Amino acid sequence: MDEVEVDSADDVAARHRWDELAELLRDARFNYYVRDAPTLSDAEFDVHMRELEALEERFPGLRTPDSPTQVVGGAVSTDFQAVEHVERMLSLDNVFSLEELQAWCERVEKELGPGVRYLCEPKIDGLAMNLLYENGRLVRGATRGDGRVGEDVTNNVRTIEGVPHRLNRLDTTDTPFPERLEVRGEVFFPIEGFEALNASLVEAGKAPFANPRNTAAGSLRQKDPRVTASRKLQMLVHGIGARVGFDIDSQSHGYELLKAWGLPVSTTYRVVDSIAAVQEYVQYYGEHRHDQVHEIDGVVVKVDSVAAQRRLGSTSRAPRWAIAFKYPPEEVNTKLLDIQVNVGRTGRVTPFGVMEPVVVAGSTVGMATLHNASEVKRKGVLIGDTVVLRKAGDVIPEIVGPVVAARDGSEREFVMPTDCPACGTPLAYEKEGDADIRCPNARSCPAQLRERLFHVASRGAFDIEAVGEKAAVALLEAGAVADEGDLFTLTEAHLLSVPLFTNKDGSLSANGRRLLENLEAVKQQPLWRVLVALSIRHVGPTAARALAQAFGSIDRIRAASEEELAGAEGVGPTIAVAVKEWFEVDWHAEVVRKWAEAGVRMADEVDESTPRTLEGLTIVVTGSLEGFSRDEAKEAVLSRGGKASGSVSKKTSFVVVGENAGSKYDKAVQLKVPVLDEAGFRVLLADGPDAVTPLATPEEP
Ligand SMILES: NC(=O)c1ccc[n+]([C@@H]2O[C@H](COP(=O)([O-])OP(=O)(O)OC[C@H]3O[C@@H](n4cnc5c(N)ncnc54)[C@H](O)[C@@H]3O)[C@@H](O)[C@H]2O)c1
Ligand SMILES: [Zn+2]
Repeated sequence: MDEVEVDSADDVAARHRWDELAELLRDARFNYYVRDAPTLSDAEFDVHMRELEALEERFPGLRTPDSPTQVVGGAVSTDFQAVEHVERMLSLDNVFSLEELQAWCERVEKELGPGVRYLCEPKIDGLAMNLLYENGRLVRGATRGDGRVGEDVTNNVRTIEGVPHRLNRLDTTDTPFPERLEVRGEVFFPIEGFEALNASLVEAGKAPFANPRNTAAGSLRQKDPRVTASRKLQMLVHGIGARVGFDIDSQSHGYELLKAWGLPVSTTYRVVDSIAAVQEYVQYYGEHRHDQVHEIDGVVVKVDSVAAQRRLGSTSRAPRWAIAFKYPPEEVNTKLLDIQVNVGRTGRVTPFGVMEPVVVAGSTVGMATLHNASEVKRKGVLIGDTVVLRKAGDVIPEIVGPVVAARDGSEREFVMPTDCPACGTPLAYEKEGDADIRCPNARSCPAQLRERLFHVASRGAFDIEAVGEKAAVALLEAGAVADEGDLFTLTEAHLLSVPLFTNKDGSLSANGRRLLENLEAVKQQPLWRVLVALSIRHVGPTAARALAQAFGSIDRIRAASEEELAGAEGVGPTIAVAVKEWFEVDWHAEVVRKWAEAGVRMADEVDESTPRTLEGLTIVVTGSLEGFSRDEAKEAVLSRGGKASGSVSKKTSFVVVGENAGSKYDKAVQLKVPVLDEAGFRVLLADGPDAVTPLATPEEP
């Protein structure tokens, strides 16, 4: 009998999965590089690529030379002339953790020996570009394509501000004028212009771009250079390909030359000489990812010495002397299952997206606000769309836009309801031209009632610990309170009718007792908290403090004229009108009367004993202090005549930094605003600005 080779079931399954992944990745690359309209998020793409790599690691026979893991991704559209690069353009290998980065550095040092110098720079999330200069003249600009052949976009590149058409001639003898020079860099769309451009595209009935990277690619790869010229693209260069008539001995030396020739070199690269310093750089830019003019998706680490680069060499896809550290993805794709509406505390009806839950920037997200009906239109999202969901750092998640290419025709447009979903009252715009539509049934719309009651108890208002969302609903449902006016007259007898606050035997639960104690205690809260609790439009904590500071009591605020209100420090006309209008509504006045009658303190006692040490100063507190909560620190500043601000500017007198201070500290250093620690803050409060010694602040790295 002939011997036949029989593949094991494992091999067959692996082969099958390989085919699937390879096709998926090739399609994704086509949509990303050629159509500038990705169907996968970068995160999904990277996950699939990693799976393919792992599969080929286990079944090396699958690793063919044309595997997506072995080639530089990209292709050439027939819309452009194909051109061959003089020297190949490569991609970069990736690492996703500091441990993997360390392992990479250790491999490099094992091969090169000690004393390796690393050049670190942000990884710009743009599109790779190759500029060819001959005798100092820009003769060609080409996209990366598959690394050998790219697309000729010379006329478009010429419209990018900052890309020189001619190089500066240097008058040094040791670096002659280059006969031939290939410069590699990244074309990007500055974040600022991105949203404005998308808005205008939607207005013109066109599909918006998913992110600044695709905006840059789409803007550059235009058939008409005038369109490219109208888009404010920028470029930064980060490498040299072919070089004739000069040489360099290190990457950083190359950057100095490029800069001298007039090319746009980034100012943020650093050459460091230890793995620890590389990791520090990576961490720094992880924290400052959003302070750049362009998006960054990681940090690129390169061995600086050109001789060492040559020793390490390259694979078919990427150099061995460089690595890209990738930050966790902030954009993922998910399915928009529905758009529902929410009725807020002031009756505002806001649509929000309900999505298939996904993890982004470290947390699971299943909902995101869409603000109002025109915002839904502006974003161009349909129910059933695959959408790009973005969550950057601590910022609330945002639906960026639809993946138009993923539509199958079953998607439908969102229609804003005409009646309140909570009480059935017809919705209305309060004034012509308002963006927000509202439920006018303010007093008894169950949704508004619930939100208001919850707000009264919230940390920014009375801070009633025992009342959260659940308790607010329970009190209303049991009829223990008709509205927030009844809150402070609640008694044990009332609570016994609320299942949430009773034990099995019908007696008052510990929670119920705590609620009664809380209510008693918070009656002494300062006036500004009472004002916040009243849900007056535009009166948040800042305005409430200003009103309390200027007038001292509810009675005086109610009696003040619109001009008097508007003239008070930190108040202004919008708030003045809102306050006047608020007090004119009968049931509002009733809430105030009931609270006052129940013993809520409606005036601040002026404490003459506090010294006015901070008169005329503006203080920013950032990070957490040991001896002060956020509010206490603010109170301490205000009660001494100072201004407490949330953002650092040249007008800031002092920035007080606590534990985990972030970008405000950096801003202070940058603007040379004096910085104090907690001890310095105490001295400032007690003895004023002349008594303190600011901390010495470092230069930016
Ligand atoms: N969403 C999708 O469907 C899809 C499809 C294909 C690719 N992608 C994305 O693109 C990545 C793969 O693309 P790639 O092969 O271009 O690799 P890459 O983007 O991970 O890295 C290589 C590129 O980084 C650029 N770069 C930016 N700053 C640099 C710097 N300072 N120094 C050197 N190079 C710098 C260079 O142009 C280089 O070509 C994927 O990881 C994914 O994020 C997404
Ligand atoms: Zn309603």
